[in-house]
Amino acid sequence: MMTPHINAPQGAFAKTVLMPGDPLRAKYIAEHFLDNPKLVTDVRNMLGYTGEYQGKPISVMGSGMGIPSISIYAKELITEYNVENIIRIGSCGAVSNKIKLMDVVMAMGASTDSAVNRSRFPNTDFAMIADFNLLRLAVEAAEKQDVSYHVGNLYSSDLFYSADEERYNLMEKYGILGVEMEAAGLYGVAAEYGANALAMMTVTDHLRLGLHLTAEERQQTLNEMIKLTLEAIIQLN
Ligand SMILES: O=P(O)(O)O[C@H]1O[C@H](CO)[C@@H](O)[C@H]1O
Ligand SMILES: O=c1cc[nH]c(=O)[nH]1
Repeated sequence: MMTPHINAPQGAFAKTVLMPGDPLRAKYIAEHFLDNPKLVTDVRNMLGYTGEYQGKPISVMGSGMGIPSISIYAKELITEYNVENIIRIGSCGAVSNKIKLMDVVMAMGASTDSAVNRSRFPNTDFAMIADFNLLRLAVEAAEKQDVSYHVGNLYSSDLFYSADEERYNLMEKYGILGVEMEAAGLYGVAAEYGANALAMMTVTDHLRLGLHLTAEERQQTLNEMIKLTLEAIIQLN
């Protein structure tokens, strides 16, 4: 059955889906890392593909930017296409000098200024957490591939352009590893519908130091993170 936002037939998605924000990154991953990739959905150009990695079916689909966008796709993938595992692979900005450009940040938890999770679970700051097994496999793959990684709390911001520079001080004080725009929404959807989720980011910007990766460095770190993620998920049953 198709949904308002996904025009793939039943069974078109593997049980594990990688979700970059940018649909063209989904295309890049499918074409460069998967065997026999097939385009399975293209509503609003939010491209989704299914292929194989080492003989195992894997899908990859764009999420768009922000919690409302990823929430729509993640919900439909889980409830209409029986997807069990969603791994967001994205980029984030760092607020602490302990985190360097090109490091990988794995979100054990995700804080947010969005109200979506309080609408879900009223009067409660429900803890938005990663699936432990996905996180453990990602850590093991990072160790094996000698990738510089951090595990901890991410901050999913509704605003990319925030005028509140002070908030970076508070984030640093509380140990936030990176700022992006989707993880807390993905974790909320996974909790609501009973799926497993993990958000993993490369640090592309340093928000306090005003540093940014070049296009080549972005590509390099993205490739490293994709390899790490694929190595992690082939360990899944
Ligand atoms: O790298 P991606 O996945 O696009 O994610 C980050 O980049 C976008 C902002 O430029 C936001 O969606 C943020 O979360
Ligand atoms: O949301 C994001 C993503 C990458 N870099 C940032 O500074 N913010």
